[in-house]
Amino acid sequence: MTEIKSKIGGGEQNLTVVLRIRPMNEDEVLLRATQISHKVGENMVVLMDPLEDPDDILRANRSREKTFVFDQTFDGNATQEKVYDATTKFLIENVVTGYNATVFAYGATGAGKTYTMLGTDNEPGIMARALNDLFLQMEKSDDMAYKVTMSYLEIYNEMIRDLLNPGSGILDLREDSKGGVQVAGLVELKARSTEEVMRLLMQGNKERTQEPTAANKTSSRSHAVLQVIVRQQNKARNIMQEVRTGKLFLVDLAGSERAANTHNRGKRMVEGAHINRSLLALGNCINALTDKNGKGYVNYRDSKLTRLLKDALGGNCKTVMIAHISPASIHFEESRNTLIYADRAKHIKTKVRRNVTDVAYHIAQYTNIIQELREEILRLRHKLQDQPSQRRVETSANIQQVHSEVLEARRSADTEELHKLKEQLLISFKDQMELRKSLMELNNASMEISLETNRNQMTVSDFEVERARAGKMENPDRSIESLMKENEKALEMSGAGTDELNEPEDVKVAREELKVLNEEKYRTEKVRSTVRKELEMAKEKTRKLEEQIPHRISTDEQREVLRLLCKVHELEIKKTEVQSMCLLRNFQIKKKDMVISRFKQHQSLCDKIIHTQKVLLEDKNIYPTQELEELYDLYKLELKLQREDTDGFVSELNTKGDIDQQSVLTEETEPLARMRLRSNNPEDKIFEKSPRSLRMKDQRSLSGVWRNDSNLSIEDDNLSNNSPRKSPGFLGPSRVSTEDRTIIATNTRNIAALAAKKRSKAQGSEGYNFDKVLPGELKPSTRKGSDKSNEDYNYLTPSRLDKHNSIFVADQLAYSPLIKLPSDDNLSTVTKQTAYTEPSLPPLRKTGDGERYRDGRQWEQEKGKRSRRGENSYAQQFAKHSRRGRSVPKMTDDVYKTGRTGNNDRVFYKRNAFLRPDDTEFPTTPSEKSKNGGKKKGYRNNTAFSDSSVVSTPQNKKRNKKLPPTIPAYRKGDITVTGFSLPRY
Ligand SMILES: Nc1ncnc2c1ncn2[C@@H]1O[C@H](COP(=O)(O)OP(=O)(O)OP(=O)(O)O)[C@@H](O)[C@H]1O
Repeated sequence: MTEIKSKIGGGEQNLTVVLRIRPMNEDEVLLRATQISHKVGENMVVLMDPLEDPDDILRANRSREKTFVFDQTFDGNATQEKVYDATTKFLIENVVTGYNATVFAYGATGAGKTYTMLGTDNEPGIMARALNDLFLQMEKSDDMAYKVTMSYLEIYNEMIRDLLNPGSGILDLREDSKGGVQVAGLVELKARSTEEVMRLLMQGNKERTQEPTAANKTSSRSHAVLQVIVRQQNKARNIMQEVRTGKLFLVDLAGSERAANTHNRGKRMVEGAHINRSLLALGNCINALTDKNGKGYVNYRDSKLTRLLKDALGGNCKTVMIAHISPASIHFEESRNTLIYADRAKHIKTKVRRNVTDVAYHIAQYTNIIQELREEILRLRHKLQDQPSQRRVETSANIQQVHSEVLEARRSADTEELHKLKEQLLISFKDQMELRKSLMELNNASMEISLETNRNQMTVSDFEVERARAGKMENPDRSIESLMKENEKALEMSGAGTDELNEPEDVKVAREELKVLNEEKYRTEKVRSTVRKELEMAKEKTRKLEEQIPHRISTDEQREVLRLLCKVHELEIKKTEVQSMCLLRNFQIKKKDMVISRFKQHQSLCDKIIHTQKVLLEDKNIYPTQELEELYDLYKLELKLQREDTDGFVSELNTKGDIDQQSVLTEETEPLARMRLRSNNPEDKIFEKSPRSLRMKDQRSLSGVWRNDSNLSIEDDNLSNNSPRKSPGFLGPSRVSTEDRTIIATNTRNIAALAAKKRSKAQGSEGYNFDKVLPGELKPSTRKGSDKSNEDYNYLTPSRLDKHNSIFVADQLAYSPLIKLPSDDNLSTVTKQTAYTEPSLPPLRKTGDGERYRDGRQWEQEKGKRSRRGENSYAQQFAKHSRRGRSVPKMTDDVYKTGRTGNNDRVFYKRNAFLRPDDTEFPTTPSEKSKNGGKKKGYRNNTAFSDSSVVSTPQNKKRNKKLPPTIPAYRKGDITVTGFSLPRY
């Protein structure tokens, strides 16, 4: 120990080599190994050959027993502290004062190197103790400032890794300008205390490559190097300040090993080869350094280990080698080799000097550099002056050329960057668009699924309702709703399949489809959420790319190109949005269709209920209240308007059966009737079986009121010529073009004028022949802004009709309330006859009804009655005309009157629609003459032929004396509201 201490300080020094023999371990005892290495004294060790036979006289002189002498020898009883004190403690002071020192543990695998260097928690090794002492040493000094940094690395398979920063990967060894070896990128951490150092050490050891081998359960497969750098300087600042830098290397080498002993294969074997290679290099270096024949070449470069330990082995470093051996006979060879190497290492000499840098030296260094630079500048100046001016021009041209080349290069680099960015953007946009489209398709699929689901649910629920209704027949006390719930429960409880339920095929199919749709919905939702996530990611990617544009692109043009690219993408997104909207609208339309069909079903149900109730009322002769009547009127009108709105065209009636059907529907307004006839929908026939209608139908069929073919001919011909509806059997009010209407109106007026003329002639001589009265029609126009002439009343005569090709509406005859209303008999008489020959009209009945219409009060009374009778009310007409944007005709008692036939059938007539019984011309009143400047107009105005002239109102009593009695054009009464209906052209 005394010897070792004497080596402290500078100068040439030998490598200090100590030996540590570990105790025998359990395995070795079990293997009955014998102890072959024995410590003799403080410095000596005797290694005995386990194979040597003491009785072999022949080999007595060639004993393999070897004796080695080292600086210090420790056996298995030596404590960690003792080893530390003898090998390292004395170095600490040197390091603090600026010397380099290295302690490395050498030996075969499992010989106890790591134990010595690192130790255990209870028995800390050299590393921890050295650092502890280092800090203690620094604390002792008051006037010096210290800075301690540490790094910890491993060399594994010839690769350097930073154990304090394992993420930094493989590090390189570099030599600095002074020939010193540095590890590039190695982290040097500041250490302030022993605890901190210990923490860092423990952290580093966890990162160290360690694997169990047959020779050692915790075999270190790498060389570990702990480097501690201590910088010391005086606390007092001075220009000539001295900075001392001491480095301490503590090295735990990997164990030299023989593959046979370790039983290593594969990876372990490769590790072993590397370990041995670096240790061989170390041995070679030791050999070279200790070459007695002079200065041999020391090849440190053979391994990273030797490069790193270059200073420690042959440079400015105080080095201690701790050789380790096992005492067991089974490790004889390894122990022998170690001892041989260690013994050789003893002769290595190093020159130790203090690492001192002072400020003066520092300034001198810079002064030299500055001087060198000045000389260089001078040299260049001279050179430039020697150059001819031509050369200078060339140089400047060259500079420009270089400049332009640089620019060109930059431009091409930019273009390349643009292409790259463009490509990336396009791919990203494309991805996004595909995802958007997928999402759109999935949305659409989802909507279709929901629609289909609704449809099937409707089928099932309709069936359920029907079944519950059937159940109600058996259990009248129960509500349909509760029955439905019960059915549902029973179905769930029984778990019966659709086949067992005796359900119709469509319901079975609907149930099956519902199942499939449910699964489909789940699947679609799943895919949709995945696509949505992917789309979000794609959007994020695009956004990042877009953010890079300003940085990666330098010119405005290129930016513009990319901007346009983005714009195109934006437009594509908009396009997809529009497509998506269209799909959504389609879906909404389909959904509304479903709702409508549901409402239709509901309406049909309501119709059935109303009809049934109506039949019941009529059968039992219960008269509904006025309010109910009005509501019913409104209901019918609503129905009619609905149908008119949904279908502007009237279909044709092709069969007689259709005509019969229409006859049954005469209670209804004509458009409604047409709809009924046209439609094949059973719900449209709900009123067919009204007893009253049937009765009417029967009566009229019997009496022949229904239009005969001959009666139809004129109208139909006209219609066929002028109307889009060319069916000869068409009955309803036609939708005639405006031109047609004008022609018809003109014809009508002409005929009326002729009739008036004839009538005035006949007036004086013949009197009135009611038997010869002809059916006709007189209509005021109800249209806003229509020709004034349309408001006049027209007389139609058969002869004129023929001549003028005008219209004769046979079914629109009305009976005058002033004359006797036709009975069924005389009705039939009237209608059976051919309309254009000899009409036999019923005798006029002077009932005095006209008196009732003298003033508004009476009209109101009549209106109320009519309303109660279910006839067309003003309210109905008002509603109808208002909806259609037409002006509503003024309701006066001069406009409408209704009556009833003998068997209570309704008839409508217009008070002003009169026919002369003898088909003579209309008389012209003096007042009319004077109004028209003495000219006959050919048709009659309201005043001349108003019904008021017949009824004895105070105003016209006097005037009417001159007039012959008139017969109103009679009509087949139930062709509703003449006054309001569109003129029947
Ligand atoms: N002086 C000692 N006292 C007690 N046990 C020791 C001593 N030296 C070594 N050992 C034990 O021997 C075993 C092997 O020691 P260690 O791991 O230090 O060997 P090594 O030389 O580092 O091997 P390798 O090169 O394979 O890493 C360990 O379990 C260790 O605790």
